[in-house]
Amino acid sequence: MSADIPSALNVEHLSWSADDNQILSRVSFSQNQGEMLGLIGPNGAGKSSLLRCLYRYITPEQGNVKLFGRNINGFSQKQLATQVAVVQQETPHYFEMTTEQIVAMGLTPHKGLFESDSPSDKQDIADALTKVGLQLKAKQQYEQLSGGEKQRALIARAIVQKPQLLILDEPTNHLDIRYQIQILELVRQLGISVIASIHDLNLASAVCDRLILLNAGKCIAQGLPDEVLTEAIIGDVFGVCCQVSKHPQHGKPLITYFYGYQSGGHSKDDETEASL
Ligand SMILES: Nc1ncnc2c1ncn2[C@@H]1O[C@H](COP(=O)(O)OP(=O)(O)OP(=O)(O)O)[C@@H](O)[C@H]1O
Repeated sequence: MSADIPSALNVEHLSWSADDNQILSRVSFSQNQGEMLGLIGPNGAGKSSLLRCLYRYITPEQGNVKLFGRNINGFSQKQLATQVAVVQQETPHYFEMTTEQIVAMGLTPHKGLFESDSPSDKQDIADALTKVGLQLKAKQQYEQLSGGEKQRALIARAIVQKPQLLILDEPTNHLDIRYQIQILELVRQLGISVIASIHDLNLASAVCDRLILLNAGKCIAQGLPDEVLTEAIIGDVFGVCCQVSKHPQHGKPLITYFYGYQSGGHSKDDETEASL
């Protein structure tokens, strides 16, 4: 990235602990503007904690985070909300609100007090609902939506917010395979910087420009999908046996998992010895 274009994110030596447990240890990475960055790692690796530091939900003990070249602590809450949209892992409760009203909340950071929605705002809301396939659910109570529909509504709200950086904490965890692919391709096409924690390594490989692999709060690897998703790294960090080949369509890593192995260090060459 050229010297005069600041990174979307610049994270340096970020550490955070809770209840005397070190959850994040000196995590450093940067994200180019317009890049889709995938955060991967086993359960409890610290992915959500790292994302929470980025949107100032928790305060790291050490290190700093720059957003578009500026320390995030220098942003007012409103400035941050106009630049950053977040879709969290757990969908919150919104009683007595329709899907459309939830999506309209994305406009709030850009509005003055008592300012009502303009015709173009209403069009943006309708467009976002269509993009996530919820146009027929616009008037339905949000609480009556399925888990996946709620998640798509919150992504529509983030789209309406028109952020420069979109932070997604496991955006696909309630979605069927069609919407997993569709929603990640949709956020990619927004052309903004996106950082998303993703459990499905094949999905992360397919949609992300670069990956960051966390394990036990440390950044174990970062780089292009084919630099991070190697059989050795996946075996070490996730304790599974796999084969990595080239995806026939996009050419990035395609991981095939083997079953019946004990965790800890098998490679596919051990196949004949393993009892399946
Ligand atoms: N507020 C907190 N207080 C105490 N421990 C916490 C807190 N937040 C997170 N942790 C612990 O930090 C570790 C990392 O949690 P985190 O949710 O960041 O992991 P994750 O990689 O997102 O996991 P998963 O893939 O399971 O969602 C876990 O062991 C969790 O119990």
